[in-house]
Amino acid sequence: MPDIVLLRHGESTTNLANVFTGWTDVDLTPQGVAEAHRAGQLLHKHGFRFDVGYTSYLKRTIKTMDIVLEELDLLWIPVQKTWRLNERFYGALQGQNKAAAEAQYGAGQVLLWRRDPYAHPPAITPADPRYPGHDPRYQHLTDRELPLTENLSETLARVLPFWTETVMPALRQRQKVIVCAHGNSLRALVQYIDKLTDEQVTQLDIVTGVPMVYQLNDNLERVNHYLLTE
Ligand SMILES: O=C(O)[C@H](O)COP(=O)(O)O
Repeated sequence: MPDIVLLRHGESTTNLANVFTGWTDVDLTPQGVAEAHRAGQLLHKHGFRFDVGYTSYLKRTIKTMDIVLEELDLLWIPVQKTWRLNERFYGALQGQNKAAAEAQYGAGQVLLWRRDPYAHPPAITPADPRYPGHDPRYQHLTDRELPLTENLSETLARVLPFWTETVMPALRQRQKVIVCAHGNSLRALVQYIDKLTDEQVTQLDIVTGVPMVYQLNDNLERVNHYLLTE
């Protein structure tokens, strides 16, 4: 039975500062580094091994993955990076303090932007320095793929091809897989794997640095899942 571990990166500097992050490439805090070590130590203690890892293009997942694999003495395994696992693109909210946004727009509106699967945060334009088209790492994306804003259902739509075309084939080959991604790219993935309704995904929050273990059947449907906390 294939298992997969999903892991949100450790705490980032903008998580700590309560700032909308999205595709902003921020580092881990010392606490985030400690969370990543703890995740790796727990996986080691419970005998987890991996054949392949997947991260986003953002350093908070790449560094978390490195620390976890170091704890497992598995730094040598292949780790594939993909923009498709990036955090949800938060549009013009990126860089804004979440409490300041609540003061400006109202807490109800900000909650909708953060948790409603269909609410679009205010968009940027391609002239904005935050537009990913200015960043060399996204040069291979088409204009349609480069986001100006994203709701959760659009995040799921761009995560899903990576899941079906890359992760599912690896699982079918009995490879042991670890994915390190973000609060919202993982919410989207969990909605798909767990077949959550829109209402259920609205309630879903994924904490930093705690491995989520998914046990799947041969059809890659979830039979069990749990958080590895001790
Ligand atoms: O991009 C962000 O700000 C965080 O990674 C997730 O934020 P949220 O919990 O506000 O969606």
